[in-house]
Amino acid sequence: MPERLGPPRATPLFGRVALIGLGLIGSSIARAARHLQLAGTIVAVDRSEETLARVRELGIADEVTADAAAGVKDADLVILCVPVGACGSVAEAMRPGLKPGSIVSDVGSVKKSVLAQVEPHLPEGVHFVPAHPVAGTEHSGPDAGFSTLFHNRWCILTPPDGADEAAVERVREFWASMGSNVEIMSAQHHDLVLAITSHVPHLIAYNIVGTAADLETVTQSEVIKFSAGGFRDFTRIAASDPTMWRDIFLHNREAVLEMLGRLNEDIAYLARAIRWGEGDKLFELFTRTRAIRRGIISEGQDAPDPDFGRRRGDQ
Ligand SMILES: NC(=O)c1ccc[n+]([C@@H]2O[C@H](COP(=O)([O-])OP(=O)(O)OC[C@H]3O[C@@H](n4cnc5c(N)ncnc54)[C@H](O)[C@@H]3O)[C@@H](O)[C@H]2O)c1
Ligand SMILES: O=C(O)C(=O)C[C@]1(C(=O)O)C=C[C@@H](O)C=C1
Repeated sequence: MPERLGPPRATPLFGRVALIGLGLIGSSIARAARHLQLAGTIVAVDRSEETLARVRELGIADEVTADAAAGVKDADLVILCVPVGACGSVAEAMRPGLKPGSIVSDVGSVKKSVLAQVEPHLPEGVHFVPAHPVAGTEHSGPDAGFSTLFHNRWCILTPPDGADEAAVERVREFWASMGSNVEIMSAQHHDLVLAITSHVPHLIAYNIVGTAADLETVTQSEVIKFSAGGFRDFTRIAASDPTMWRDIFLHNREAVLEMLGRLNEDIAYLARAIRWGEGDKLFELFTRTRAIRRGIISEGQDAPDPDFGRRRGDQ
């Protein structure tokens, strides 16, 4: 299906953009930035030679390198698109190449830990504006990316106290140009909210698929056979990248454990209602949750806007 994107900008937002990690998110940014001409030059940095070779074949970047310091040289914007557990070592490796006055950002699903890992490695005069596009799929790697991934999705910025306002504004504009609705909040608040809306749901999916597969009476083939129902949605989520999700849970430990505690209490409440035949309690909850789902759909939060770009005034 052709990607519907708006006409390119007359002048790019950034002269040189270095993307570190060209998987689902990095390659989607590369594609979108290229289509919309948000960057004069796109540099792809990845430690995997296989990924770099694929980026060359796909033609989604202007330059490729495995050397982080060389890749960020002269870049105006650097975006870390690696698993959250790798952000500290990548920041350390790229440090010698960073240009004074440049902006460093990231796309990590956890914000407090990324801030703590990256900030100590940034030289004076380099601005850090962390970001999290709340958009993704269960797929990974450079072939999984697509330029419309961020349309009509939230992108949360978590600038640290005292962050350079002009740098925050430029990162906001970058994401807005890719179709995202940008919101700003603290890293602490982000991690708490995302723990319940994204991280715990993934843990539940990993758990339920694992449990079903382990059950003696439910063989692997039956899991597949009956997966056309609600279980199938869980299997999609449970197919998400193991490295990425291991890192998310290890780096958002406190918030996830807090939300899991609450979840355990609520599950105990439901178990009790089932045991004692308290149908009104079940009915009340299921009615409330149905309204929430319908509200999300009516606000159009569950699908990208297919007309994105046509109505934008940035031609
Ligand atoms: N997948 C999603 O749905 C999603 C959504 C929003 C944000 N995120 C965040 O985006 C980041 C990337 O996720 P993704 O789905 O694009 O992952 P991915 O597995 O598709 O890609 C990650 C890339 O990073 C590279 N990489 C790993 N360690 C590296 C290192 N030390 N130096 C250089 N390159 C390295 C890998 O080779 C790979 O190409 C993660 O922090 C994740 O939390 C993911
Ligand atoms: O739709 C999916 O596959 C996702 O899991 C995307 C999702 C999410 O939980 O919403 C996953 C992690 C990211 O940090 C952001 C988006």
